[in-house]
Order: sequence, then C-alpha cells, then structure tokens
Amino acid sequence: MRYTAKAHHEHGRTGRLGILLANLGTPDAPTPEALRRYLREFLWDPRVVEFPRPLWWLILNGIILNIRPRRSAAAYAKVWTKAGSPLLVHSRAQADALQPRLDTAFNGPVRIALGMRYGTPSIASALAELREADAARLIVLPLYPQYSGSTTAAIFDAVADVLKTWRCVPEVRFINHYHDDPAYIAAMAARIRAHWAAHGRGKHLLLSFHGVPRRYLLAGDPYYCHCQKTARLLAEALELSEDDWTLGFQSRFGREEWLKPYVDKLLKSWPKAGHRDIDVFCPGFAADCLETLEEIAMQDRDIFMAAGGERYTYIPALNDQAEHIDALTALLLRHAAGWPDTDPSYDVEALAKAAQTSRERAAQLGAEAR
Ligand SMILES: C=CC1=C(C)c2cc3[nH]c(cc4nc(cc5[nH]c(cc1n2)c(C)c5CCC(=O)O)C(CCC(=O)O)=C4C)c(C)c3C=C
Ligand SMILES: [Fe+2]
Ligand SMILES: [Fe+2]
Repeated sequence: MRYTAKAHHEHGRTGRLGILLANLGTPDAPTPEALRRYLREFLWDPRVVEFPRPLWWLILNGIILNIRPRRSAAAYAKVWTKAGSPLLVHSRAQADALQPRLDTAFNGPVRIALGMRYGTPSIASALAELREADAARLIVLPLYPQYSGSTTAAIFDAVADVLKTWRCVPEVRFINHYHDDPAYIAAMAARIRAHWAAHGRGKHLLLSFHGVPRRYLLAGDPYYCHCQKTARLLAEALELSEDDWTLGFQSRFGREEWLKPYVDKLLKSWPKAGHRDIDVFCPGFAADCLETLEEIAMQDRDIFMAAGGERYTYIPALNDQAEHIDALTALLLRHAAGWPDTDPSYDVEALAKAAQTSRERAAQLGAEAR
C-alpha cells in the first residue's frame, strides 16, 4: 500500500494534540563507525551543504568521510556520558519535563515525542508514536530559536517526507523560529544572572552562535539577522552596555567564508586587547552538545588561555531548566491558539453563538432571495 494509516477509521474520534520536539541529532556512539554513519546522513542533506551534488559526493565520500569520523569521534569521546550523547540526554530530559507541564497547561490530551533530524530516535519514529497516540493535530517545534534553512527547513523536509506517506494527514503547525520570544529571552537572562550569582561574573560576555556559510546569508537566509536580534534583546534584558558584550560565530566547517566574527579568532586576539576575564554563553543552542561542551568549553577555552586569558567561564545552555520548559510551554500554547480540543482560551459558547448567528443570517439572506 502506498499510503499508511493507523487502523480502521472510527466515527466520532476527535484525537489529541501531538507535539514533535525536534533537534539535530547525534551519533549513536563516540566511534569512527557511528560517526561515519551520522556524518554521511547529515552532510549529504542539501539543506546543510548547498553544493553541486556530483562534486560534493566525491568530496564527501572521497575525503571527508575518510578523515573526519576519527577526529570527531575523539571529540565526542571527551563529552560522552554514561547515559549517552549530551544532546540526546538533554533532549530527552526536555521532552520528559515538558509532558507533565503540557498536561496541565492545555485543557485536552497532549502527547510529546522527540525526533532527531539525523540519527535516532528519527523523526519518522516520533511521528509514528504520535499517530499511535491518536494525534489529529500536530505542532512541530524545532529546537532552533533562530531560523536557518540548514536546520529549521531540514526538519520541515523530514516531517513532510513522512507525512506524504500517510493516508490521514493531521492538521499541522510548524514553529519557524522563536528568536525574539520574550519568554525565551527572559529564560536566558535568568539563567545567566543565576550563574553570575553562584559563580561570579566575568568582565565581558561573549554570545556565541553556530555559524553558516556567508553565502547562505547573501542568498536570503534570515539566520544572521535572527542571531543579531536575539543577542541585542538578551543584552538589553541583562542591562548590558555595548562594550560589555560581543556576538560571534563558532563551528566553522570547510574552507569557504562563514559568518563573522569567528569566535576562535576573537578569543585569540582578546587577551592582548585587554579582555582577559570573560563569560561565554551560546543562545542558539537549546541543549548542550558537542559544539558547546567540547568546542566552546574546552577547545576555545584553551585558545583563550594560551593567548594570555586569565578567566574563562562557559555558562551552560538552557537544557531542561524550569524557566526553559516554561518558555517552551508558553510558546506551544500560543501556537495551539484556536484549536478547540486543547486551547484553554477557546470559548466554546462564543463560537456556538457565532455559528448560530451566521446560520440565522444565511437563512435570512435565503428568504430575501426568494
Ligand atoms: C557543514 C555544514 C554545517 C552547517 C551549515 C551547520 C549548521 C548548523 N549546525 C547547528 C547545530 C549543531 N551542529 C552540530 C554539529 C555539527 N555541525 C556540523 C556542520 C554544519 N552545521 C558538523 C559536521 C557537526 C558534527 C560534529 C563534527 O563533526 O564537527 C551540533 C552538535 C551535535 C551533537 O551531536 O552534539 C549542533 C547542535 C546549527 C544551529 C546550525 C545553523 C544554524
Ligand atoms: Fe552544525
Ligand atoms: Fe564543532
């Protein structure tokens, strides 16, 4: 059968609200074999690497997949935990913390499922879980606050690829971004203030975002602008003046120009320019992962200290902190607005009255026409 369905159609079944919590994904193990599988899937996605396919196939399979898996596996091994990859551990904790919050915030049945764009648990398995749970409506929440074609749209593609095989597609809403959402900004500000209160405060704050090729910005990707606005709003919420903070881009890949300024270059130059005591926070990462724990908290710290830095503090991501779960719950409530089974502000009586008025008006118009 070309199209799949859960079971026979049941009359009168209303179904529940399904939430797909989506993130990038991570290898299954910190080994070269697992990394090769993961990187092949990730880097072959044309949303991630926009490069002519035949040429990229040769570079990816001929060079990158022969070199990078070993190097990346060693980096993952430094941050791997007993429970698995940090990104997966934090993402599971987020889903587990959200479920009971959603149960009380929504006034109808809700089910959340975690799906990763690359690797496991896949987006297909998460959507299958939601279909089994009778999700008639679906909100997709990619945990990327700033929209980028290379991340957000890649989640969209994966969801669409699954839904186009379903006989009964749900009603769907897709959260494109939440880079300027007040609750998200407030949650980050609270996290940073709490960290300062507990561990002391550096003299300068670096806000580091994952980079993308500059070419994507020139082609119309809003990511750069979203990062700038998030950083400005966060600095305002922390009552920082312009000299107190800097935005930078990390995680460069390949030889072409990426978004600037490059974080590693900033860190190398700062001690000589007088910034020797800094805090680093990564607003674009909803969960700690290789890029924050190994690149920022280890590699970049080494670069800064070797260049003459004195104090370097990495402030952890929002992860499953209560403020973050509250902010995501508020975001989901807003995006479920008007959906009758679950929207707590949905006024059934007012809608029934509006329907009655419109029926009366139609009858009146019909009588006039006759
Ligand atoms: C090659 C191009 C890449 C683009 C474009 C890119 C954009 C991008 N990535 C994230 C978030 C994450 N990236 C992570 C790891 C990672 N990223 C790339 C490459 C690109 N990313 C690679 C090759 C890797 C794998 C690790 C490595 O080999 O270096 C992660 C961490 C995953 C984990 O398992 O912990 C995240 C998260 C964003 C937000 C973004 C564009 C906005
Ligand atoms: Fe990345
Ligand atoms: Fe990296």
